[in-house]
Amino acid sequence: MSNTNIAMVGAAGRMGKRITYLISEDPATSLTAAVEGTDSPFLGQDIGELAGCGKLNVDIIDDILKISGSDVAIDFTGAAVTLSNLDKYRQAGVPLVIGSTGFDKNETAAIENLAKTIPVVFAPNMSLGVNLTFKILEMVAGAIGDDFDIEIIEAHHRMKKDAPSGTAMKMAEIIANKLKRNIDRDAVFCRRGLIGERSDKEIGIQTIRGGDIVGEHTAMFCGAGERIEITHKASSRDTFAKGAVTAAKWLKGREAGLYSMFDVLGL
Ligand SMILES: NC(=O)c1ccc[n+]([C@@H]2O[C@H](COP(=O)([O-])OP(=O)(O)OC[C@H]3O[C@@H](n4cnc5c(N)ncnc54)[C@H](O)[C@@H]3O)[C@@H](O)[C@H]2O)c1
Ligand SMILES: O=C(O)C1=N[C@H](C(=O)O)CCC1
Repeated sequence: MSNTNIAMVGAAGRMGKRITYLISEDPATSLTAAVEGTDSPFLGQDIGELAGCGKLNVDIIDDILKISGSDVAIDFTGAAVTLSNLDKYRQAGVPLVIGSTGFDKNETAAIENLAKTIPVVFAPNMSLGVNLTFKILEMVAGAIGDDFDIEIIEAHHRMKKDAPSGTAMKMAEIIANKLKRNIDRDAVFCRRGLIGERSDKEIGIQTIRGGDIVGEHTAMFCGAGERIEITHKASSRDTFAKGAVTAAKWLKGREAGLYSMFDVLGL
């Protein structure tokens, strides 16, 4: 298999460092650029030393257009930064893996638009387990129809900026699509006070933030006399990082278009 040269955007972040580490360990990938924001305290440092895998001779830079020599770029910066760089990604013309979360409908449409020009893998969760869970949820929702109340609970570390998680929103979207519901109308994000009885169609989405929780998601289907709970728990960020590197290798040389982890993993 030919080598995949990867540029990491958001390189000094929690995910950026783990992805850098895994790229350095994979004989089929090389890190060719490490990009951070202009205000990063890590500019000029060797990304390998920062990521704990030893010198890679790739200094952290803030010029995102320097990704243009790479086969693929991976962006784990957060929604606002990813969006602010879409024109530059278009200009660089490099296939792009987007792991950032927290996009609204219009922002998602902007990424879909970018994918008309370059190949993009866009996925709120790159772990195999979560993507299998998405498939299971679709099956369960289809089987139970409207007879069960649906609640989604997600828990993440105290540093996470967006809520609910992109994964929880994707779970809700998959269930809503299967049951012909509408997330804008049927999602309920918090409850307090004299709220009255629950409506049949609502999909509750609740958020917990604390400590160093890597990422946990439970979808509850609550019926009369029984309840199904489908849970995924990530115990290491490497599960997401591994998926991102797999996506980058898969994306190299593809046609322009919008791809998901279902495409990458063949699910
Ligand atoms: N898809 C997945 O599987 C998955 C998994 C984990 C996290 N995430 C998402 O990835 C994103 C990042 O998560 P994190 O925990 O690594 O966050 P983080 O805050 O640790 O990392 C973000 C990095 O981006 C850098 N950055 C800021 N501005 C920049 C710019 N203009 N150019 C380049 N880099 C810039 C920051 O300095 C920081 O180092 C979040 O949206 C999170 O929800 C997705
Ligand atoms: O740590 C994070 O931030 C994570 N974000 C993703 C999300 O919002 O779904 C995936 C899990 C980890």
